Amino acid sequence: MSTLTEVPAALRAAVDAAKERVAALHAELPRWELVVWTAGNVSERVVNPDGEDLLVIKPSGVSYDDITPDAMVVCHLDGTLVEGDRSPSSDTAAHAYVYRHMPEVGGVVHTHSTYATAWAARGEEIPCVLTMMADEFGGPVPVGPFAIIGDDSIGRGIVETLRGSRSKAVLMRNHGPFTIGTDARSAVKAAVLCEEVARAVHVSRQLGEPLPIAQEHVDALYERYQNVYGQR
Ligand SMILES: O=C(CO)[C@@H](O)[C@H](O)COP(=O)(O)O
Repeated sequence: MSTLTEVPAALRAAVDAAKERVAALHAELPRWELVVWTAGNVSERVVNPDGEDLLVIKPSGVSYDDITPDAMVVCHLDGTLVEGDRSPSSDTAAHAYVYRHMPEVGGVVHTHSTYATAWAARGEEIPCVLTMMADEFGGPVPVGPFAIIGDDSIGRGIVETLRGSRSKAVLMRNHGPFTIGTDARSAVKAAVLCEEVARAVHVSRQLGEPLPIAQEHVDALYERYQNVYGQR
């Protein structure tokens, strides 16, 4: 068992709060039917004002029914374990790479949701043909490169695809969707919406060719949804 010791009370509290949030958000993955068995993970950055940031993520291969705040593991942003008694998720190095190279990102999610993964298997981006896509992703959902699992290859693919993009989702080729957000909740939301638009555009294509949305309308929809929609 590794334990985070002798840290300021504020950092301890921030880690514990992140464990609560990340554990609860893992329950959203099966609830929205984005995962089977243990095939998906959520992480959140813990900002450390006095040193290096940390991340909270689930342990590898643990059933969603068994995920509790205490089961969460804490890692440095090089992926090494700081606190927890189980091995971190096999995608920890990928999440950590994203946090190291995209300081604006506070949450990362990976699922194997069926429709998004089907697009990933074909290596085809999801074209921006729905207002929901313009709202959430600001354009198409792009495809990232094929990358092996376990080191930071996936993270490099995510960063090279999403840096400079408005999309919060990338379809890693032959693998599945990874999403980012300002926190873990917003990354989970992006995962839910990514699957929804992957499904809707797939169904639309069974009926014929979906119609593109003019770029000026994509820009206006994105601006409204990001800055006006909902409660301010
Ligand atoms: O894509 C992969 C590996 O193929 C992973 O996302 C697993 O499906 C979930 O791994 P853990 O988070 O349980 O290690």
